[in-house]
Amino acid sequence: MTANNRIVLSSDHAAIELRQAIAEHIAAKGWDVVDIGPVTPESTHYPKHGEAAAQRVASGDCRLGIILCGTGQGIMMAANKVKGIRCGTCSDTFSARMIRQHNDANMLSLGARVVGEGLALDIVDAFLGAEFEGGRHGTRVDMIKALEE
Ligand SMILES: O=C(CO)[C@H](O)[C@H](O)COP(=O)(O)O
Repeated sequence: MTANNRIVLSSDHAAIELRQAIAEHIAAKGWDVVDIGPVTPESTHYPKHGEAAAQRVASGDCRLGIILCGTGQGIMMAANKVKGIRCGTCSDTFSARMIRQHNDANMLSLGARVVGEGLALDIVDAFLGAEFEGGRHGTRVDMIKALEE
């Protein structure tokens, strides 16, 4: 299995069940899932889980990442502090598709206290099913990358 098919999953305590449902869902579709936990429901701190997943993507070990917390917002903020990461929090399928097509997002964030499992799985499918369109969007993503220098 190559890194191109690898996807890292992580969450805080608020999203363990949804994360596991997503892991099963995408593994069944052929993705090589790297679920870095946590597995127990004790309260934990989303920044470290967002950062850990983001490092897997930034290093090239995994092509994409899906991270979750209660709202999807805090863990997204943490992941976006890692150089090379473009992560968006989505509660709808249109945004999930567009962050791949226009923003070349390499991570998706979800809020387990915001979306139910059915919608979350549809959002994941929209994200994974879309490809970056390049062109004028490439110019703009390059401008985002330049902000990191
Ligand atoms: O959504 C989150 C961060 O954006 C967290 O999951 C949430 O803040 C955790 O709250 P609590 O400790 O009360 O379970």
